Amino acid sequence: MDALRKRWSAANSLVCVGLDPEPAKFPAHLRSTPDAVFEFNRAIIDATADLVCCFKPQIAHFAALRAEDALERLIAHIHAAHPGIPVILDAKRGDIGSTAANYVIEAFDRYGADAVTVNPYLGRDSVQPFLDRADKGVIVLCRTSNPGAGDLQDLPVDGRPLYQHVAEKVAREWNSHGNCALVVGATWPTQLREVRGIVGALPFLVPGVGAQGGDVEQMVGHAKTGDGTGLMISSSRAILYAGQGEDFAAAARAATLSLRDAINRCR
Ligand SMILES: O=c1ccn([C@@H]2O[C@H](COP(=O)(O)O)[C@@H](O)[C@H]2O)c(=O)[nH]1
Repeated sequence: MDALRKRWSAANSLVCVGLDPEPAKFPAHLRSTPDAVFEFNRAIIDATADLVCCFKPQIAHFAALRAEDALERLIAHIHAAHPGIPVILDAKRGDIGSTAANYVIEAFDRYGADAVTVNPYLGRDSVQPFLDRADKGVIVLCRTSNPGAGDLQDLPVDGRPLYQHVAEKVAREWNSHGNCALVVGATWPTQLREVRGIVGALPFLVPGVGAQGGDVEQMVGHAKTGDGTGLMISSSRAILYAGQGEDFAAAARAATLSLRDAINRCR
């Protein structure tokens, strides 16, 4: 959280670049190279690092390609070449405590991530091994960006939707080390405002701008904290695949700059 606050201020940016490699969308000159997943993502990272508050690799995009080794090397590269930029491993983990303890080792010791996304559905004991790592961030799914988010997350419990209970529990009970944040989708401005009202200045990871169509102005207006921060606004496809040619990294940089500036005009 300290590193995140420093980046908000040093980079003057709330942008999180998501790393979701899809080789079919890579530029042609890279597609056939042996280490294409690493080379593509490294070029994106190096072209955008000064413009972001954090990076967010999505683990399934690497695992599906048998590219976990590339993910390890990319996170190591971020720490070595761009020190101080937090890396969120988007893995949405959630399981019984003994298995969760291994997910903790995977995220923080194997991959070297600074934070990980977790699913709260199994309850406090499933998240506790993550919470116990006081030096690491735990980002809990609250109101996700996808169209079916409300199927379960909106179910009424004691007269209020379930996601509001998640927000309250995380802010009041699970955050004793000050290392928690919430995932709230940019596609749900009303819910962003409600959750911000419940949790004070707790940071939000906000996916859903760019390819999913979330409105930047509405989202920032509803979700920012009093000092105009509090957000890691994540965009993956709209940045990664902004260009298809040899200049793809420059195109990604231009898309990141444009998102950063659009956000900053609303803060
Ligand atoms: O509620 C959620 C939680 C996570 N995600 C992840 O964020 C990115 C979004 O990619 P875009 O290309 O910017 O749409 C992706 O990795 C998702 O798994 C989310 O979209 N919504």
